[in-house]
Amino acid sequence: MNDANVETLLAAKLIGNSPKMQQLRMLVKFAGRCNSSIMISGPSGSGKEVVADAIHTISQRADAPNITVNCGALPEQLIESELFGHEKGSFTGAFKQHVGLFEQSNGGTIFLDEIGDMPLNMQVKLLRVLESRIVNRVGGNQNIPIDVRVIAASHKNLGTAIQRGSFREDLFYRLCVVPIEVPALHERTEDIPALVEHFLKHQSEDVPSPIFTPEAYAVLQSYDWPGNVRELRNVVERATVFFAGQLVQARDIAALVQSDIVPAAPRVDTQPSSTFHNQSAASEAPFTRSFPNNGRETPFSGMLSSALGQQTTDVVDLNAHLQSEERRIILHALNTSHGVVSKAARSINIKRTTFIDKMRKHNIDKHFENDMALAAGF
Ligand SMILES: Nc1ncnc2c1ncn2[C@@H]1O[C@H](COP(=O)(O)OP(=O)(O)OP(=O)(O)O)[C@@H](O)[C@H]1O
Repeated sequence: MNDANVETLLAAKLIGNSPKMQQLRMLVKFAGRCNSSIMISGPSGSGKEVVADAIHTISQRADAPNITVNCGALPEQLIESELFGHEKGSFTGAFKQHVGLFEQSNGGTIFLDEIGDMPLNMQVKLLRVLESRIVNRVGGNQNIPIDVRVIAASHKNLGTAIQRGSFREDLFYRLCVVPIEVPALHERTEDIPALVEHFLKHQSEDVPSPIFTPEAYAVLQSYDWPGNVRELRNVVERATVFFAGQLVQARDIAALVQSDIVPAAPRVDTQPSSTFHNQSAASEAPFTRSFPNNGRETPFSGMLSSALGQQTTDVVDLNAHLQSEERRIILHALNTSHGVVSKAARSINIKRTTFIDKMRKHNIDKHFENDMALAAGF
């Protein structure tokens, strides 16, 4: 692929023309040319997987497999056999031979997402494979040479993980030959209009796109985006459902953004339909209709604000408001699960590790009784 083609492809995949995105695309272009291991860092939803995919696509390995492994999602007992394979009969349940993901991606790229969640004993084995470029299936005695480009990513700070002893320093340096940092969306808010346009272009052609007013864009650009580009994509999808072919105004944004952190909260679960049916649009099928939006509150924002027991249009500081809502939801989930973190995380449909990060962010100690009392009054 020549330079011009690479640049066109990257501009189409990695949307945004802010200085940070231009710098990121330059790094990606460079990374595509070399064969070294790459470590991508950046907050959740910022586009680490998009970057990994772009690197593979512009590399000489583009026609070979590109396999993504979510290290945090693999059960600890299975991770070795998933990555390196196993021979028939090597353990109870190994009914047939299994070719591991490293072998499957031979000639291509393996993307180890959430590498910070990999158990320590597996980190040792991974390091050995990266140094020797040889895998041994579980229960096998054959040395299988592999030629795989490794890209790893983590939304956690691996420096802190190394200090805490939960991530091996030697593995970090083995993986981090070329470090790439993906910026958070709030560091490049000038890219928001282009991202919105991009997501609108990729919506179903049967539905007319909503039209964001300049004031609506200004509100989008003043928000913090803790869920980064993923959260923005959700907001655009939601706008397409509720404002198809209509104007989206500044006052509509709070409701569109807010529902991102609310849906799984018990309060909404128990009330939405009755609340919705009190609205003037009660006879309409919820979630399928495009609401006219000529300058007053829409049934959508009304439904949300009633479900939340508050006026979304009264929100003055959107970021502070959303943070406090998030804290209340986390506390409520912990209270309902009697402090069992994994259960609490499941109940609001987020990963356990993300839940723990949010507890830390909000300074919540699951044994802290005052917090629980607060949550009880949720
Ligand atoms: N620069 C970008 N251009 C276009 N789409 C993007 C960009 N960055 C992210 N996205 C979109 O945002 C969503 C989240 O991106 P992605 O899964 O790559 O994030 P991530 O950082 O890997 O998240 P996580 O840490 O949770 O795994 C995806 O739908 C992706 O297509």
